[in-house]
Amino acid sequence: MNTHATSDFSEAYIALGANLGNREATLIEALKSLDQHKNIHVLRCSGIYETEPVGYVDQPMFLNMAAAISTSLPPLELLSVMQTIENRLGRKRMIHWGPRTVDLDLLWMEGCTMNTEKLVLPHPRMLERAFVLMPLAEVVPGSEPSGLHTTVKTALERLEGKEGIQLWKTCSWPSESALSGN
Ligand SMILES: Nc1ncnc2c1ncn2[C@@H]1O[C@H](COP(=O)(O)OP(=O)(O)OP(=O)(O)O)[C@@H](O)[C@H]1O
Ligand SMILES: Nc1nc2c(c(=O)[nH]1)N=C(CO)CN2
Repeated sequence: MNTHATSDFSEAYIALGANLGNREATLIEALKSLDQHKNIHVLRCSGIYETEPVGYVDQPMFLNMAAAISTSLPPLELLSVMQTIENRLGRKRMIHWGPRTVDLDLLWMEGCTMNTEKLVLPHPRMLERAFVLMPLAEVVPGSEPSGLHTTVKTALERLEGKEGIQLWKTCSWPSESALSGN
């Protein structure tokens, strides 16, 4: 895991989810694959949370986490790398919001908003999802990057006021050695 971004790299935030197979091993594999890409550095990882399925509820519990990365890739190329990793790890798209071996969502990239068929940034549903916001709060820096029109902390407090949040933190994460394979 790299700890420094260089100037032509910008910071981006990714939500990871898995509810089929060896969920934790798949999340680690996805992070390793991101970090091994020459234009992506994994900067920080949240803990892993076990979460009730949201949306389509008749499916297994998820593990969710978030990561801060730095990347020199433009947004659509980053999305394409993420989708290649999802496919390699066995993601099949069968049911909308249904079970998946791994899901990588691009939440937002510093200084970048866009609204195209392939990619919407910031992610349009991120502020409604405790399974995204709680891990994300662990990896955003104190001075949060712009573009969200709210802070992650405020969005999470708003959500907590609306509904009881069912999340269980299962472990604090991935040590560098988990990513490097040592
Ligand atoms: N910010 C984004 N991150 C990831 N995919 C996005 C984003 N914005 C748009 N998309 C598009 O959404 C499509 C569907 O993505 P995916 O199958 O991962 O959705 P999902 O995870 O089931 O649902 P949700 O988008 O609500 O999280 C992708 O093919 C991608 O082109
Ligand atoms: N708990 C939980 N529920 C979900 C998740 C997820 O990652 N975690 N992802 C979904 C589609 O992106 C739909 N529902």
